[in-house]
Order: sequence, then structure tokens, then C-alpha cells
Amino acid sequence: MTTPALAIASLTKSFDRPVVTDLDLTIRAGEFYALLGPNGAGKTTILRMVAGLLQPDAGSISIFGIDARRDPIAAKRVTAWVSDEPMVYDRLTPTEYLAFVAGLWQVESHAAETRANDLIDWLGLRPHANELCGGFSKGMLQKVALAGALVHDPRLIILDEPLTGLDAGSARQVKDVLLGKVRDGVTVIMTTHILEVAERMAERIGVINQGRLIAEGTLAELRSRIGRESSLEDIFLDLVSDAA
Ligand SMILES: Nc1ncnc2c1ncn2[C@@H]1O[C@H](COP(=O)(O)OP(=O)(O)OP(=O)(O)O)[C@@H](O)[C@H]1O
Repeated sequence: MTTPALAIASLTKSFDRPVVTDLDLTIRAGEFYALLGPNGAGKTTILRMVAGLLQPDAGSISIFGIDARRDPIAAKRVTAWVSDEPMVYDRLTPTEYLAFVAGLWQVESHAAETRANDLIDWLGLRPHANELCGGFSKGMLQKVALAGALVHDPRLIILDEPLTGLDAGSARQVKDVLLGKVRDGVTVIMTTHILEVAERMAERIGVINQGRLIAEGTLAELRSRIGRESSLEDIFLDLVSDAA
């Protein structure tokens, strides 16, 4: 069996109460995986632990076979993390920001420039490529942050609600970039509350409720679990209410 892109085992995290409980989750290399769940289910907490931003209480996280808790830098080198709160420097233009981030990752300058130019074009940022990010709307900042996360050519892209607040055109650009990456063999895992996005884009869907994985599979597999022809919305509400 090929090494999975992400293998989580017995992952556990509490704040003032348990938030992630004994979670096992495996994402295959090259897969597009959507993580769904009600507000407060623990999705962001899971992804922040995978991205190395939050220390788990227990459990293991392996990214392409790299133990992310033991060797976080090696894990981060192959991973992109795109938060739902984009952080981009106001006083840089997208071109400067991408060159800066590529420099942090020590990407060779010619490759960095080519990738930055591609991302700027794919995400429709060309007309603003040399304007200061400080004047950008939240949606534009989200796209710059996404470009920044992809400039080191990661093999695993982790996104928290990447489409929230984007207009239809920008959402299409982001979706096209992600689908293009998956076609190139990159693995994508993202949370979303837009069930139609999960339905259309994801190969497999995982449903988290109260810090546990309560269901997982292709849309057809999830449908067969509730035994009737249903939309993902029906399935989701059914699963979450069953588990409540
Ligand atoms: N740093 C923190 N300190 C204390 N509690 C936290 C912290 N981060 C998250 N939580 C709590 O953990 C729970 C899960 O939060 P999380 O953000 O992971 O959920 P989510 O599934 O991403 O929700 P949403 O869909 O609303 O974004 C919530 O009750 C939240 O208040």
C-alpha cells in the first residue's frame, strides 16, 4: 500500500472540555477530502493540530510517512495551511508577498517566479499584482493567502473554509486551482459548510461531530448508509441528529 498523505491515530485534544476524542483518520495520497461537521464540532482544531499550530494532548499525525509531532519542520515543508483568517502583509504587493514567502521556503528564484506568476494568473490577481495588499477586500486577501500557501509546491494542502466570503468568480478560481492540484497528484483536505462544494468536489467526505468521526465515505457510500436517495444535506442532518 502506498503511504497515505495523512494518517491520524488516536488524536485527542481538550480545552476546558474534550474537543477531539480518539480520532483516527486516513487520507490517501492524491485524494480530495472534505471534512464536514456542525459549528464547534472540532474541525478547525483537528486541522490546526495537523498543521503543527496546536499541540495535541495525545495521538499521532503522520504526513507522507513523516511523524509531524517529532519532525514538524519536515512535515511543514510538504504541507500548505490555509486558514479562514488570511494573514498577509499590508505593505507588500501580491508579487512581493509571494517572493517573500518563496524566500522563506528557499524556493529557487526562477521556480518561485514561475509559480508566483501562474498562481497570480489562475487566481485572477493579475490586475492587482503590483498594488499593496493593504487596500484589498477580504476575498482578494484570501486568494493572496492561498497563493502564498502554494508557492513552495506542497504535496498536501489543508484548507479551513476556503470559499467563505468569496464571490462566485473567485470561488470558481479557487476551486479550479484546487482541482488542478489534485489532477497533478496533490492531496487536498478542506473543511466546508457549503455542502454542494463537498458533493461536487470531494472524492470522500468525513463527518465530524463532537470531536469524533461519525461517518466517512464517498457520497454514494454515505447515501447507502441512510438507505434512500438523498442530498448530502439530508444525509448530513440525518447523521448529525443520530449522533446528538
Ligand atoms: N484555543 C481554544 N481555547 C478554548 N476552546 C477552544 C479553542 N479553540 C477551539 N475551542 C473550542 O473547541 C470547540 C471546537 O472548535 P473548532 O473551531 O475546532 O470547531 P469547528 O468544527 O471548526 O467549528 P466551525 O464550523 O464553527 O468553524 C469549540 O467549542 C471551541 O470553542
